[in-house]
Amino acid sequence: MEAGGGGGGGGGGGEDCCVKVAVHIRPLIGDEKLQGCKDCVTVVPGKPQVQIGTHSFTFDHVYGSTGTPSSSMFEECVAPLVEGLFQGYNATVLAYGQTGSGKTYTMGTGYKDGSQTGLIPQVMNSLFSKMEALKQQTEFQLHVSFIEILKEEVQDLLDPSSLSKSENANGHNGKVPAPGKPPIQIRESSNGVITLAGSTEVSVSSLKEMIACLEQGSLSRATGSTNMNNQSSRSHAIFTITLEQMRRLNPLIPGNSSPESLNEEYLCAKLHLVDLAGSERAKRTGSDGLRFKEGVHINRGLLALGNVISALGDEKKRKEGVHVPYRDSKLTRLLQDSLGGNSRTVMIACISPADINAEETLNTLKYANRARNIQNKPVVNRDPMSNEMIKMRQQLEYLQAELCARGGPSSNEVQALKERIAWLEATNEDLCRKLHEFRSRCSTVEHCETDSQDDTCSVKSDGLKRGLQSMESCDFQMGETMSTGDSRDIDEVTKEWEHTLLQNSLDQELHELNKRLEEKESEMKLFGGLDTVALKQHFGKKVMELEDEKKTVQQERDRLLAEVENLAANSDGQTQKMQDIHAQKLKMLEAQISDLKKKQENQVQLLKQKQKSDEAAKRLQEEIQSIKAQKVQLQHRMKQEAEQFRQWKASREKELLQLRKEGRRNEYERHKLQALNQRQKMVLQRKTEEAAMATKRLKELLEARKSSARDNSVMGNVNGINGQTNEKSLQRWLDHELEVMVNVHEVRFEYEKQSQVRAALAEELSLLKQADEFASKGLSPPRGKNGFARASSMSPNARMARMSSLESMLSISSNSLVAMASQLSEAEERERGFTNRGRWNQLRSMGDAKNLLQYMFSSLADTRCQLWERDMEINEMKDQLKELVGLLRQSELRRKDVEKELKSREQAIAIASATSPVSKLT
Ligand SMILES: Nc1ncnc2c1ncn2[C@@H]1O[C@H](COP(=O)(O)OP(=O)(O)OP(=O)(O)O)[C@@H](O)[C@H]1O
Repeated sequence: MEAGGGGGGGGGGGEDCCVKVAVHIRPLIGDEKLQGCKDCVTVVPGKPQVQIGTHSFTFDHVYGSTGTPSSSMFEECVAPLVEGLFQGYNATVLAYGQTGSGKTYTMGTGYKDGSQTGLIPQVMNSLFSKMEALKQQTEFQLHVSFIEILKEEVQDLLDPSSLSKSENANGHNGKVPAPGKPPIQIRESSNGVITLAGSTEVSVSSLKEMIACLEQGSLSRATGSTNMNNQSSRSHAIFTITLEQMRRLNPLIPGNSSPESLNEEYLCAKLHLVDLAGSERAKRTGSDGLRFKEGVHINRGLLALGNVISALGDEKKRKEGVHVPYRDSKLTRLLQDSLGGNSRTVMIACISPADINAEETLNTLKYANRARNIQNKPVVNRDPMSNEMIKMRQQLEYLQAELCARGGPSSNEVQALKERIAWLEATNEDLCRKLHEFRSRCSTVEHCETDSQDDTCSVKSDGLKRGLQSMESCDFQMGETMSTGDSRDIDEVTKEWEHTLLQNSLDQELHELNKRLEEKESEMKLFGGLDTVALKQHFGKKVMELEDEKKTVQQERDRLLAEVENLAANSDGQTQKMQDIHAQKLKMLEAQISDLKKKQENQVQLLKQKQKSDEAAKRLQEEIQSIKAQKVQLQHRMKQEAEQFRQWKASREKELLQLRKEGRRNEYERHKLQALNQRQKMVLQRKTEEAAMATKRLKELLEARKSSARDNSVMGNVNGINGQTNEKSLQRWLDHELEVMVNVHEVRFEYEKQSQVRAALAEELSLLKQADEFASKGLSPPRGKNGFARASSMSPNARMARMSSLESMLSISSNSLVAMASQLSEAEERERGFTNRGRWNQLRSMGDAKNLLQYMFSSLADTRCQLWERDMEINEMKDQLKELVGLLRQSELRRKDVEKELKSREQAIAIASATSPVSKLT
């Protein structure tokens, strides 16, 4: 953990106070997103701590990227400085960081069109509202100056006589000093105060006027476009607000008749608002010519600032009273008071969270961390007269206190004080109780929060797991085409199943109908077996016959009755006999008649039944007819259904054919993509492994160098005792140094390669995302965009899979970049250490130097010889290659000749066989 030790607070008159350091992390910006950069900086929740790779830093504040919101920066960091200004303390706010990291944005030095973002506009607002509140007892005067340091020249941004051009002769927007105007000079007064001679100080009396100065100066500032920032500041800009105040003091002694000036206090304090130019690497900013030269100056100024910070931030050096190189640059000279001097200083380290900037971000954080150890001694800036006044007033207060003490308080006063103490104690008790309650409530809330955080953690770890599985999941997504196919199959099977079910139920219905029909028909047959008409006739005849018979019998009976009556009238014995015979006959006839009646009734009954059965038969017939009609309908329906199914099946097969075709295409696409992913993954893996190896080697070398540096310092003491050993260890040291150099070069080379690979991956990802967006909105892709057609022609699943694979490759690449950046930053820091200490401190004598020079000479000669040999080998190989190419060409020509000859022979044979007599015969 690289936590700084500083962090002291406010600071009073002459007290030490550490430089406060805040980190401002800006979000990823357009270009970085386009390059597929990942966020490599994390803020520890609830702590002013940032982590990048394996490094961790603690500061006074961290803003942005889910740390404290940037909007709190003014209140927390700068408002106390503005407050201090009214108490007479100088202050400095310094924005530091790599080019494009957001310094101008943070400070608001690019003020345009009344925008309120940035610290300077907020400082102005707060300053004027405070002045308004104090205007009764204080008289204020405000001055502003705005200068820039461009290529080690101080330029006045508020000078009305200098020429402002949109694009001046220097190739950037900025000011050109009026010809003949003496340059601005930095001066140091006898009491060590740094002033600028010749710069414009504008007296301002309103917010509007001050804003106008900021705007005017911002427009005049030198800016230019680089690969890393469209509007890069090419200079260090310092906007200074000087606040002079004359406070009217209340006369302390009644009847004071001292002159007016003795009742006034004069304070003067300055607030420097510094927007530094950003550190840059020429290769990355793409600067050449003028921009490159500017970059060199910028870096030189920043290097000097870094050295000052190192000298002041290193406790050991500070205690040793090491020289602080303020005079190495104009920037450090101007900031002398702000760093280690009479000022309250806040440094805002601006960083980009993009992995591509990891090396620069690490360097910035290391600087900022060191700056936390710088101790300033802010004092109230009064004029000597005011100082004297304060002393006198202090004395007066002391005397009054003493007088009071000697006289002692009155008993009334004691009573009043006792009452007050009692009241205060009661209030205190009350407050303690409330505090206790509040604490217990807080702990409950905290408990709940921890629980919810645990949940979040588990969600996060789920997210992590998902991330880890993403590589496999893309293969799974590839397989999604299959699962879509499966769902189609399920549809088809369902449809077929439904169709079969319907057919079965219809069949069943038909079967039922047939069965019923059969039953009815067989029933019908029963009816049909009897000749109903004949039966009817037979029964009719029978009834008639019975009727006739009945009639005959009745006639016989009537005749007999008539005979009996006659006989009765002629009643004799004979007749009696005859009568009895007739009565008997009559009885018989009566019995015969009743029998016949019965028979007739039976016949009628039978006839009725017959009618009933006729009706039943009719009904049956009707039923049969209806069943038959139903059967026809059913058959028709079955036919229709079968036809529909057949049609559906045909279209389905057609569709299937199409799908199979598409499936084959998708399968082909899938294979192609899988192969591409695999190939790219392998390339990336190889590159990452190479990079990791180079990084590991560099780390080992740097660590070894640390220990060898210690050995060397020990060795320095034994120098001369054993000259031979010293010579050898110096040679080893030199070899080691060279190896480190080569290794740094190798890591940087790998870094560049990795960045290029990453940029290509990111470009493809961005194209795919755009194509996906177009597809999801149902829009046709724009024409003529490179690679867009291919991205759009991919199936959504393939696109998703490819995107996921690219994302995972990007994150592998990002990790590798951050790891390399970390070692490169270490190497650079050490290199910077050499610039301070000197690389050749190891050499203690002329003899050592000569020996080492000799060794270097022979190493160089060896290397050159080896190079020469390699060149020769390469040349030989080139010659051999040329020969081989020549041979290849010859053999190619020969092959073509042979092919030609073969063709002409074949033609000749064909002609010959066509014209031969045998062929004619056949
Ligand atoms: N906190 C932020 N939020 C959103 N955008 C930001 C933020 N900080 C910076 N930017 C954007 O980043 C880009 C670079 O910012 P800026 O010009 O302030 O960088 P700089 O550090 O001053 O660069 P240079 O050193 O090259 O002048 C600008 O487009 C700016 O709008």
